[in-house]
Amino acid sequence: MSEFTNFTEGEYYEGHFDSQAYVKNFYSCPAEEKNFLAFVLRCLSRIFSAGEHKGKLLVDVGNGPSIHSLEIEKWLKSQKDGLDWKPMLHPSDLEATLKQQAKKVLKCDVRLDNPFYPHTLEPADCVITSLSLHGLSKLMRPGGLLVMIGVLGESFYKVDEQLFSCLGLSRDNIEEALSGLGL
Ligand SMILES: C[S@@+](CC[C@H](N)C(=O)[O-])C[C@H]1O[C@@H](n2cnc3c(N)ncnc32)[C@H](O)[C@@H]1O
Repeated sequence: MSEFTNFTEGEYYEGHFDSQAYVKNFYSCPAEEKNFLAFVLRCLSRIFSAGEHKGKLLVDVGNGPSIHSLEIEKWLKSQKDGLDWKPMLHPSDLEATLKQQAKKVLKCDVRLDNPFYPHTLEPADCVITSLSLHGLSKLMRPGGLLVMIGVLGESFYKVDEQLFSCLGLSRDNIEEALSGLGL
């Protein structure tokens, strides 16, 4: 990870993370990325369609602009410069359904004691984190469901030419951290 003098933290994201470029780079069809997205969506569908997990509140943290995270305020409000997810959404009425299901978009910094300050959320029934952040048990009710999507051993990724650092974790690192949290 010689490219970095500092780990790219939340402040760096605020100034340098280009959502439009991120979607273009990772979610607009190069075969490899398309396969990854299809794999993730299949896994999420398996987890949630079995009917085993029920609840009122699902929080998706570090969601950025990606569609399996149900995000993007502009997209929700159908603003003109919002991202265009139509090519990924089949059948065509899925987009309207997704917009109805998303209840709130809140700014979040997981490093804070209350990540959603000045808002407060009740403990969630389910927390999802995809390609972003870990150690989110403080947001979840005891016995809740934590869904983590990630790439093992990755030390950085690029959005256009902009580099962002990643924690290069192994499966063992993650399992150890989760069992340390009693999960
Ligand atoms: C690689 S992107 C992942 C986006 C999306 N979840 C996905 O699966 O495509 C990393 C995300 O982490 C978010 N992030 C970085 N630092 C954060 C922090 N301290 N608190 C909350 N989110 C943060 C960024 O805003 C960005 O959306």
